[in-house]
Amino acid sequence: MKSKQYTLISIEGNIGSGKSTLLRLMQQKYPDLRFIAEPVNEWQSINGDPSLNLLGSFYEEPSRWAYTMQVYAFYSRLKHWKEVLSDPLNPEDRHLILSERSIEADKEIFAVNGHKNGMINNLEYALYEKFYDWLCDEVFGKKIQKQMIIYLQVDPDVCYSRMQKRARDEEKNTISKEYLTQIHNRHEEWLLRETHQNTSILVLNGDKEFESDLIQQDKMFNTIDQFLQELF
Ligand SMILES: Nc1ncnc2c1ncn2[C@@H]1O[C@H](COP(=O)(O)OP(=O)(O)OP(=O)(O)O)[C@@H](O)[C@H]1O
Repeated sequence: MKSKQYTLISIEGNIGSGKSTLLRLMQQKYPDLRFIAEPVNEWQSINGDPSLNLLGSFYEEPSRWAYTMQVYAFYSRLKHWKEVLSDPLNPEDRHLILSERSIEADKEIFAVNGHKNGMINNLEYALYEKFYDWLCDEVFGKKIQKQMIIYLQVDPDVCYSRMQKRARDEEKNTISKEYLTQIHNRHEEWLLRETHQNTSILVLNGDKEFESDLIQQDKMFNTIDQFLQELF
């Protein structure tokens, strides 16, 4: 029997670019997609214990915790993907999955940036790549037909002020503009300069506030509709 194949759509972008807001709006607009949210709360309290806050530890002492953060982020994302890809109750027509960030982004953005900046050393990075490649193949194998990426491109200064406004405890005094610029540059390199197979990329400018500005939202959704039209 031919195994089921999926199209993965992910929303990528800097910290504070507005991915969660866009995901929520897309959930309302395209109810037939399956959704995978980002498991941030799992990183803030391991086993539900807020004293075991990996995200907070990572931002307080990046070099000590960057590798551990990658291992756990990868594990927690992969666990959700595995549940969705092997869900027997998922009817055949729900083969379109929309997620906030992809597993690939974990590696291409955070692991590569951490390695480049010396927060993850060569030994740690080599180990990470080993289990990353093997486990991705185990879980995704030939199940992915196509990938579509919506890149919410936002100026790092705008991300910084949105992040300050939202004031997530772990981030507010620890994430610098410099870190946001590094993360921005990694997105630009990965999504605009590197080559991608079997992947379509839509670049969506998200500098203007779009949650409460309905005209801006309409403009964005016209572009997204066109990008996704081959799927419906
Ligand atoms: N693989 C990872 N390694 C290190 N930190 C990560 C990783 N993935 C996500 N994070 C951190 O987790 C937090 C939430 O991530 P993310 O940017 O994806 O969501 P967000 O800030 O809520 O986005 P938005 O504001 O666009 O909705 C951020 O502090 C981000 O840096």
